[in-house]
Amino acid sequence: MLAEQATALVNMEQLEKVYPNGTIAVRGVDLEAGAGEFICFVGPSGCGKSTIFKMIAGLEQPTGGQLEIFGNSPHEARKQNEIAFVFQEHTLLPWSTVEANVMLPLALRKVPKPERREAAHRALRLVGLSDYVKALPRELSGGMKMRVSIARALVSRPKLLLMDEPFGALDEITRQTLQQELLNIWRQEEGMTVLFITHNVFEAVYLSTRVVVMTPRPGKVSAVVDIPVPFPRDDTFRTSPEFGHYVGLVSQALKH
Ligand SMILES: Nc1ncnc2c1ncn2[C@@H]1O[C@H](COP(=O)(O)OP(=O)(O)OP(=O)(O)O)[C@@H](O)[C@H]1O
Repeated sequence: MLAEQATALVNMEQLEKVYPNGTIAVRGVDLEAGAGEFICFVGPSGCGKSTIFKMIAGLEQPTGGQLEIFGNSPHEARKQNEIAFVFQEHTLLPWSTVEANVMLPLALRKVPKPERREAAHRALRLVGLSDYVKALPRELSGGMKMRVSIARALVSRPKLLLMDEPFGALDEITRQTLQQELLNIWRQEEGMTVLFITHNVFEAVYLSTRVVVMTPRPGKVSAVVDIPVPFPRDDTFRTSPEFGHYVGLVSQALKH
């Protein structure tokens, strides 16, 4: 789905975050994200990408401007289980099985056990880990642990999935495999919006319907690059002149 077909899910207007120590992390950010979009955020270290995500997730409060998720506050959206977060570190409980880790968000909400299990098995099927329900995290590779984290985020069927450099610690082959799997999942979970932070311009172009380029501190949106290339995308896109064209556009925007 392309940007212009979507309806607003996240709306930021003149969003600002000044931390108590006086650091202006984000100032004057305007951005609308539609339902079903896949938007990557790129920008230099410290430009406020994670801060924006934390505000969307309700973990940090904006100090200025507006931030709405489906017309609600982030706090309200979080209560409705509309938002899920995946970090670079997998954050799995080491003593719990894959299944228990994935069921955790539902257990915390006291969802009945059979429902929890069914939802967890569905999410694990989506990430290709149906054979590992009883495994412990230490028995899994880095890529598999990340898949479990993604399954745990998907188990609540969120409308908005926030991913903060999820593949940053993985080798290139695993990273490309997971990019492909993530796109497949996103297309299956119709209407789910993904916001994804990366330092990798190639990854941003491959995944996105739009790439948001940010300036150094205080973070602002300096450019938004549409990637109007239809899905499904595969390795032929990665090696196409079109891909090089969009990588060039984003790289140029990063330098300004
Ligand atoms: N809790 C905090 N208190 C004070 N300053 C903070 C806090 N969290 C982040 N910052 C500062 O806010 C700015 C933006 O940080 P943020 O982590 O959002 O950037 P980022 O773009 O995600 O960086 P990176 O790409 O390195 O992860 C940085 O200067 C950082 O030092």
